[in-house]
Amino acid sequence: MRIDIISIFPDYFAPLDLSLIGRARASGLLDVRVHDLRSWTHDRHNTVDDTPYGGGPGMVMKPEPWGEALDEVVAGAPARLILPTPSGRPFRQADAERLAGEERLVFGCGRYEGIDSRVAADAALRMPVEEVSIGDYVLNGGESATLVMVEAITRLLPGVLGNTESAVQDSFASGGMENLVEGPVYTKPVMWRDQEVPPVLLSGNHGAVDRWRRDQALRKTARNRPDLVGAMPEEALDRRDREV
Ligand SMILES: Nc1cc(-c2ccc3cc[nH]c3c2)n[nH]1
Repeated sequence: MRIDIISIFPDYFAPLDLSLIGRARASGLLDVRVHDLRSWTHDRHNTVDDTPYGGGPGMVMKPEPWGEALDEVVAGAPARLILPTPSGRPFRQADAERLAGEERLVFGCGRYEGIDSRVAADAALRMPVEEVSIGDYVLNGGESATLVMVEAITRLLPGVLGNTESAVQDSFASGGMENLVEGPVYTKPVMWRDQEVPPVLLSGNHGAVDRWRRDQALRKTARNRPDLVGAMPEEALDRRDREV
């Protein structure tokens, strides 16, 4: 997969040189290119913003630099443009899985009050464009959202996660754990600050461990994400949970 990121703060993406994504880039598994939008300005001040038509606070990102940047970066190849915005469609795990199947993604990071709306409309003449929100809170720009989405997407690519890291992904896919949040996890020592690891986890009884983990995940989901419990199919709850 090739990912292009266009931003006025390219240094924001230094974290993509680290850890699993950094390793995937170094191995050639993943091709991530970060571009400074100001490379496509032609004035002395490298201007990327101007006042909003119709008045109102703040500034809007000018369309010209974006148009030239997208023309050059995409260069006619099949690519999907992702524009983080508070007004976008919610980004979910299903979107990460869908986008992990794409050959090329381009992330356009807005700042100020956003990007002139004609940029998305013009790009949509040549490629799929998705306006996406990572949550109902307002950031100062699209960079953090892009980091979040790039991590959520690229960790799903074959070979990016090592064997030890993939366990978390599997626990959500296996044995009736769909739609549940992760329950508690423990490692050595067995006693720490007067807290003991739940004995069932030391029992060697894998059936009992699986049942305990599912019960803990159900409880944590019901406590922290009641919205998910409602969506859970009846058969996912055992008789005891139905009586609660
Ligand atoms: N989910 C979410 C996205 C954003 C976002 C995205 C782009 C820009 C550009 C200027 N402010 C922005 C905020 N906030 N929250």
